[in-house]
Amino acid sequence: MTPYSKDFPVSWEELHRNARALSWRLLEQGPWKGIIAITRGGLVPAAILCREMDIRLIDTICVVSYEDGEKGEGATKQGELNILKGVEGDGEGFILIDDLVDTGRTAQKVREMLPKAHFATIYAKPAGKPLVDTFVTEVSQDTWIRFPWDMEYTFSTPLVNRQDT
Ligand SMILES: O=P(O)(O)OC[C@H]1O[C@H](OP(=O)(O)OP(=O)(O)O)[C@H](O)[C@@H]1O
Ligand SMILES: Nc1nc2[nH]cnc2c(=O)[nH]1
Ligand SMILES: [Mg+2]
Repeated sequence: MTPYSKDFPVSWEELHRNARALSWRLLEQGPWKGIIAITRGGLVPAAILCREMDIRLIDTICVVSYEDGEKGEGATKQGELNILKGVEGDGEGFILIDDLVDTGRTAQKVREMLPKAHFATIYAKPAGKPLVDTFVTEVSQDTWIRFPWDMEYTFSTPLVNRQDT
């Protein structure tokens, strides 16, 4: 059964506003050598952060998370995180950015690889929150966040006509 019972859609405007708020907080903690985006969710936040903070050195750590039962090239064990591309060094002076932390599984893995990087996210859920250095908005563990790049405008059924509410 899914652990998510609440839906939290995020608009481009809201995402942009939150990413700018994160930039303010990170600027105060600089200077920074560069940004490392955790793909793919960290890519849009990274673009906004580096524009606001005038950072030109942008790298990626490319992660694929396979669900149980799913198989992929390079997957050694089911349910495992696969690193398609890492980053040299220990991350000192770099911001490591992702869109959110949920269970903390991704965060734990990348923090092991880059222990001195400053880990930042826009959203954090309670289970992953202790692994984040700076975040903007906390949501409950049973909330599923929907990012604007995963959505499209479509007809919305009036509440009174919905069977499931
Ligand atoms: O704390 P966790 O439980 O690890 O979940 C958080 C991760 O899940 C999502 O990425 P996802 O693996 O869905 O891939 P994507 O970024 O390529 O969309 C999100 O972008 C985080 O990286
Ligand atoms: N889009 C999205 N991806 C996730 N991966 C783990 N948790 C989430 C979530 O709440 N939203
Ligand atoms: Mg991700």
